[in-house]
Amino acid sequence: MPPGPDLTAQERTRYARHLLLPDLGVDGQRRLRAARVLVVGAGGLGSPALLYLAAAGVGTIGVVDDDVVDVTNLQRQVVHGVADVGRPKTGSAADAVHAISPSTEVVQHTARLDASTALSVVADYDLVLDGADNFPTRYLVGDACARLGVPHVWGSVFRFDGQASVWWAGEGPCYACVFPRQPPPDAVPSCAVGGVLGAVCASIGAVMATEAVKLVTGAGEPLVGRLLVHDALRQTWDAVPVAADPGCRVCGSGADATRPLGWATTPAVTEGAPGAGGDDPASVRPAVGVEDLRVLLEDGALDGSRGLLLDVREAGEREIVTIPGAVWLTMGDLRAGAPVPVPDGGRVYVHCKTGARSAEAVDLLRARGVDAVNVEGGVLAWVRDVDPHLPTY
Ligand SMILES: Nc1ncnc2c1ncn2[C@@H]1O[C@H](COP(=O)(O)OP(=O)(O)OP(=O)(O)O)[C@@H](O)[C@H]1O
Repeated sequence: MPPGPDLTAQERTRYARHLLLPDLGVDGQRRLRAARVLVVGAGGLGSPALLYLAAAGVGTIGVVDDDVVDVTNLQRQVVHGVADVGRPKTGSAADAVHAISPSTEVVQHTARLDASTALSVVADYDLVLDGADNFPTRYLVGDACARLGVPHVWGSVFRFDGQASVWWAGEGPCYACVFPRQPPPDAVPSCAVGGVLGAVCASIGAVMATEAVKLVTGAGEPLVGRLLVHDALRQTWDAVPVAADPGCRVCGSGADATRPLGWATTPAVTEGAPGAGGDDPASVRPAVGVEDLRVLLEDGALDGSRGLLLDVREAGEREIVTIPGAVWLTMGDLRAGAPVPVPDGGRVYVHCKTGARSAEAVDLLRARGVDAVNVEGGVLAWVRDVDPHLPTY
């Protein structure tokens, strides 16, 4: 990336501690000011990355996010504050960047990044920091970066664990070389279900910002061909070597640029993947809404003698909020074949957080011959529609 014009006297003062770095210096600072960096997701990882990119003097920062700030974000998404709750995250993030670096141009992409937009958005930037929280977006960003030859600085967090790498087709592996198949929806628990320590987001987000600065300035060796694995409980950092796959469907001989972005890695094109064919259980799965559930509970129909309300969430989720009267068995218990105390001829109503895991539980139970029904929208719908005074998450 070429350096821009010389630094002003004010800039020399402001970035003095950078200019003292032999690997960065005036030339590196000029490159940072000329750089265009895209941050996907102004969330847990994007927040610390944005703050350090702004403080480092990156000239243009693009921010992609289609969400608004929620009160549950504030535990880790440090570009947003209490006054930002309900605001679009892009606007809140832009204000935070400008508070640190008024001269940084912030381009707000307040929309969902999808297969129709990813290439044109990414093409405007020198590199991408991917702080998305979902697999379709990671594969989409990975595919767009690989097609454009743009470095893909990636991070991921869950509970006390984090990972980071720089995927860069042509220089080393792309994301799909190392993780060739997108897991089926809901196969991997998210932070919204399993939780995450806010400071772990800061650790991994700071690694991502460091890699961005290194890539822009040419300092050091980028985290290409290495997967950084962090365990905050043991406070360990390990770098695992990873290699490009010559047959990769995204950047290798298996690539097909005529296909839509992300196509090559979606579960639907994975041989033998769930959902690749056969009956759709969703079309035959019985369900009730939370209002009907409220009536059933008030009538005493779910007291265990005629019917049952089953909560299949994890222990930590129950610590936050429960629907009164629910019996608890986790998905892990159910998958392991744990018995459900269903009364003879009775029916089991199953709920989780939003209705996705309970749908799988209903399918498992019905395969065992149990008369099971899904509670649509889960406990979040219960809080929203039945008892808004309860906590949510
Ligand atoms: N395809 C996408 N387009 C735009 N924004 C995206 C896309 N995918 C993810 N994001 C954004 O990335 C951010 C990821 O942040 P984070 O991992 O902290 O999760 P969250 O969705 O904010 O919180 P939670 O899942 O706990 O409710 C979110 O703000 C989300 O809106």
